[in-house]
Amino acid sequence: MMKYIQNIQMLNEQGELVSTSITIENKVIANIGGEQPDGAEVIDGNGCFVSPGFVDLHVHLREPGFEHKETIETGTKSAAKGGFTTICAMPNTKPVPDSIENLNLIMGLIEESAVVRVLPYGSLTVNEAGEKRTNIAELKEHGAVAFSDDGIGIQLSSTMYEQMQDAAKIDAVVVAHCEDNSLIYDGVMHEGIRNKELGLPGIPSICESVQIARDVLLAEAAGARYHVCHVSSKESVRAVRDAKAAGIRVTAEVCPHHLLLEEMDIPSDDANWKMNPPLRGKSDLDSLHQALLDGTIDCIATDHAPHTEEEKCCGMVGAPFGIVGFETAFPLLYTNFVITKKWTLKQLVDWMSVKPAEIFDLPYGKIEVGGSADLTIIDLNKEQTIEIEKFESKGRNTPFNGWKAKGWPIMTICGGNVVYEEVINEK
Ligand SMILES: NC(=O)N[C@@H](CC(=O)O)C(=O)O
Ligand SMILES: [Zn+2]
Ligand SMILES: [Zn+2]
Repeated sequence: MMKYIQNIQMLNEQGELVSTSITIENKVIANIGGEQPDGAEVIDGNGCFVSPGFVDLHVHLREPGFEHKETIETGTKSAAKGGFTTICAMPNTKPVPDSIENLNLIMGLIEESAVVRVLPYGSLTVNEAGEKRTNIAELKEHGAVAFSDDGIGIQLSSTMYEQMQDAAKIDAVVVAHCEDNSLIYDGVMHEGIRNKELGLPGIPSICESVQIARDVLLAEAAGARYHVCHVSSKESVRAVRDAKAAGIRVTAEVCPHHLLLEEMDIPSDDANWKMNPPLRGKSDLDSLHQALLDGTIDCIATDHAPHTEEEKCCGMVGAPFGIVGFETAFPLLYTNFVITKKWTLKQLVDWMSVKPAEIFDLPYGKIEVGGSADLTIIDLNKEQTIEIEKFESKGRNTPFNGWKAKGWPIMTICGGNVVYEEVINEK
C-alpha cells in the first residue's frame, strides 16, 4: 500500500519551509521529493506544513482503573487530533505497571484500542507507594519505555539512588516527578502572591527544586540517565543548568501551560487552573523560556491529565491536580511564540518531536527516508477558537477554553495510517 502526499511544505536543515512531496510505502517513508508512484493513493497537502508526528514523553491515559476520566481510546484519539503519534503513558493507573503481569495487561489494552503509538512507563516502586523497589530490568525487557512514579515524588533518597543504580546498568532513563511531601503544606497553587489574594494554601517552589537538586547528585553518583518532569520554577532551572554544566546526565521537560501562564493569570478559585506543579511567578515563567532557548530544558511535554467535570467543579481545595493538553499544545505554542517571533518553527518542532525522541532513544520524531511514517499535516493559517465541547478527550479540564489560536493539525499519520483527519464541515 502506497500513499503520496503532494503539495506540502517541510522544514529543511536551515529551518526554511520548502515545497515537497512524501511517499509512504507500508509503514515507512519511502521517498521525499519524488514523483508520484503508480497506483499510490494521493493526499493533497494543499500547501500545508508537514511536521514529524509529535512525541510526548509525559501523558496520562487513565486506563486501566480510571476510565471515567479517560480511556486509551479517547486519550489516543485526543493525541492524534493534537498531532501526536508517539506518547509515553505514565504509570499512575490501577493496577500500576510495577510487575510483568500488570505491564502485560496494560500493553494488551494498548494493543486493543490505541490509535497512536503508546509506550508505557514502568513504575519505580510497587504500587507507586514509594517503598518496595520494582525490578526495572525485568520491566524494561517486557516493554517499559522508562521508569517513573509520576504523580508523587520519591521521598526516600536511598530508594531513588538504588533505582538509579539499577537503571544505569541497563541504560534506562529514570524520570522524576519532583515533590518533597514535607514541603507541600497542603497547597493547591503556588505559594506566591495570587494564592494569598485568593486565600488559598500555597506550595512553595522549594517543594520541587529541593528534590531536583537531590536527584541530580544521586544521578551523578549512580551514573544514571535522569529526566525531570514538568519543571516549573527558576530554582529548578538553576539546579538542572548547574547539573548539566557539571556533566551530569540530566534532561528536562517543560509543559505548555507553564510557558503560557503564571500565577497572576489565575482568575478565581477555579480548579481548571489547578495542576501539579502549579503555575508559578512571572520570573519563573521567564526563566523557563530562557532555559528552553539555552538548552537547559530539552523538550516540551503536555502532561495531559484528564479529570471529570464533577471532580473539577468545586474550587481548588479538594479537586485533583491536572489539566488536559493534547488538543491545544501546538496551536497555543505556535500562536503565542512562533507567530510572535520569540521562537522559530524549527525550534518548536524540535522541542515537540526530535528532542523528546532522542531523550528516550526512540526511532521516531524525524522525517527521513526509511523512518516510520509518522507525520502531522498542519494548517498554519487556520484560526480557531478552543472549544472544550469539541475535544476528543473525555477531559474538559483546561484553562484555555475560548482562547483563539492558529496552526491546527488537519491530518495525523502514524506508522503510515491516517489516524486523524479534520472533518471539513465540523464548524
Ligand atoms: N500533573 C498533574 O497535575 N496531575 C497528574 C500527575 C502528575 O503529573 O504529577 C495526574 O495524574 O493527574
Ligand atoms: Zn507529575
Ligand atoms: Zn504527569
